[in-house]
Amino acid sequence: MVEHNFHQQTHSLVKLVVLVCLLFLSASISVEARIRHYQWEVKYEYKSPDCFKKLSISINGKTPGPTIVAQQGDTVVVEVKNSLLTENLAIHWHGIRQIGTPWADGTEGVTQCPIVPGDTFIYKFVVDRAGTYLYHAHYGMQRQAGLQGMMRVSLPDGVLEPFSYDHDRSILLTDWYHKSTYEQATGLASLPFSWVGEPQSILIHGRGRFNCSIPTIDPTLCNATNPQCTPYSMTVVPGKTYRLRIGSLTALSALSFEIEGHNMTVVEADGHYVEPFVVKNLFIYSGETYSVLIKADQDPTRNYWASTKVVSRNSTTPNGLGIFNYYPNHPRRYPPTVPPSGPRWDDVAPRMAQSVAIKSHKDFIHAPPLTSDRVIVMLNTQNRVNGYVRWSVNNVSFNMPHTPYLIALKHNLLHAFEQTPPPDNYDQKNYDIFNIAPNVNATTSNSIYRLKFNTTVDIILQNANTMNLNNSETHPWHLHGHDFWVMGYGNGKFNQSIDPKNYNFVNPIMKNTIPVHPYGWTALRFRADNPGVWAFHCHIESHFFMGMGVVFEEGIEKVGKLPTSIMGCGESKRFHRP
Ligand SMILES: O=C1O[C@H]([C@@H](O)CO)C(O)=C1O
Repeated sequence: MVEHNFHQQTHSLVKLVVLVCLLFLSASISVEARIRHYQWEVKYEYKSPDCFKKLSISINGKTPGPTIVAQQGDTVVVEVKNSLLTENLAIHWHGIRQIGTPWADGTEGVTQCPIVPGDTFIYKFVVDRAGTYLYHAHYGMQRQAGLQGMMRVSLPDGVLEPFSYDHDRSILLTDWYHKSTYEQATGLASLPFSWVGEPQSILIHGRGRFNCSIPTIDPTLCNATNPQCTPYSMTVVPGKTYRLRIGSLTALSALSFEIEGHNMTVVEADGHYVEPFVVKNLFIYSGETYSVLIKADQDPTRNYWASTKVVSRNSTTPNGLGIFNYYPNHPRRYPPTVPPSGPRWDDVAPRMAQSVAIKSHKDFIHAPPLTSDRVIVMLNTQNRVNGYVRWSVNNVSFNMPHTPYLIALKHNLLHAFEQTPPPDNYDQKNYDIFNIAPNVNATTSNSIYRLKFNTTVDIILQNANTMNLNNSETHPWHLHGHDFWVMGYGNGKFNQSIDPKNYNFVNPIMKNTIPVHPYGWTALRFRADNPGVWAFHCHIESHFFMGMGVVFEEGIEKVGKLPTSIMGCGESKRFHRP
């Protein structure tokens, strides 16, 4: 009996030692960050994503490009070979804060020189927070030629999401033009001005459907039976719950996305957990990501439409359609119903209501600082500069310098851009945001906002009337290098003595992209605590091209030694030693 007991005791001791060892081993494995290595070749190829043949930029033959899959804390290394023959390149990792690696942000003119044809550039950065992110070209209007994709960062082993689901899927929404980026950019920068117009198609993860039977369309360019334009189809098993990660990288369009007959529960926005709320349709603006939960709980004998519609513009673009396929129905069998028509394009109220509804999940609240050190009010206007149509912030229209700011500032090349700082405000007393300005003229500048390191900054985005009567547009603003707290939204003109009293200090969501609604304002707060130089701009491709952006510098003296690989253009030529 005693002997038996002794044996039992040693046995449990051995078991305990083994268990401790295993625990130790698994802990050391889970904290050991991995390197996720990607090799990409970027080139032009003919593609027919909406059945119409067009030159597109692909990554390893694909557009959208491959989804980057990593785990929180991993280091992502992307070796990008520019095989575009005669075109420069830069790729931005949208939503990744680049803490300690500001030179890897991929913003041409701000954080790096472009990658010239034939060169390979290595992006190396840490993905420090789980969530849904994007990547895309950040050079001229190159993004809309197809160089875009998604990133999915999972939680560390053993950490659970505050919601559950059976399967995880990602889709990217884009809009698609048949004209080349160069024709568009030239039109925007010409006298007379030639606007890009509405896109020809909306693509759901790279698939759309243009009507090839329009008589003016060259039948050799448009082929309705091309397999590249078979509709996007997502197969679901009846009864299961799906986490659908939805990103938008439209060039112009604000979208409403819905799945016929199914509700969606919003659970994540730009990498932050949302206090869950249910929608029938999700409004999504360029540069935003969301996760929604969808339960396949409808009649399983048929398929359903996934439909996406342009809102906020009186668009001629047909709704983008995909198929929500209940297994085992055929994934390409059309649903027996008419696709949902979606919300009215000109109804701002439900869009504002959704923006206001997005709050931080109650268990993941990051409290914002109670006060700010600086308030920058940014009036968004459409203007003229020497007759050219432009967009401006406080009547200053942004021009990209020839020498990237990060290099110019770090190496004290202060003559490389204008030194008079842009204004922190506009003439609030006299400016009528509801009408066309009596004097629409603006000036151009490449000057930047220099923020005191470790201070709290408020940005008030103030919308206004464009140069067209009774017209104010939606602008999705994206901040590089940070997440900001969304303090509040409002209609009309922001009032500094009243509106801050209604800021949300309880559960504001943090985001990196946010809409400013027509004739409205949006208030953000962020900490200037990430040493580097960061763009903040309208994510509409043509609007940023036309000057709708600013640049912030903070803690430049804390930035480590810059890699020479980002240099080689403008004043930085002298530092470039290959
Ligand atoms: O920048 C823009 O120009 C056009 C239009 O205002 C031109 O008249 C438009 O809709 C924009 O967003």
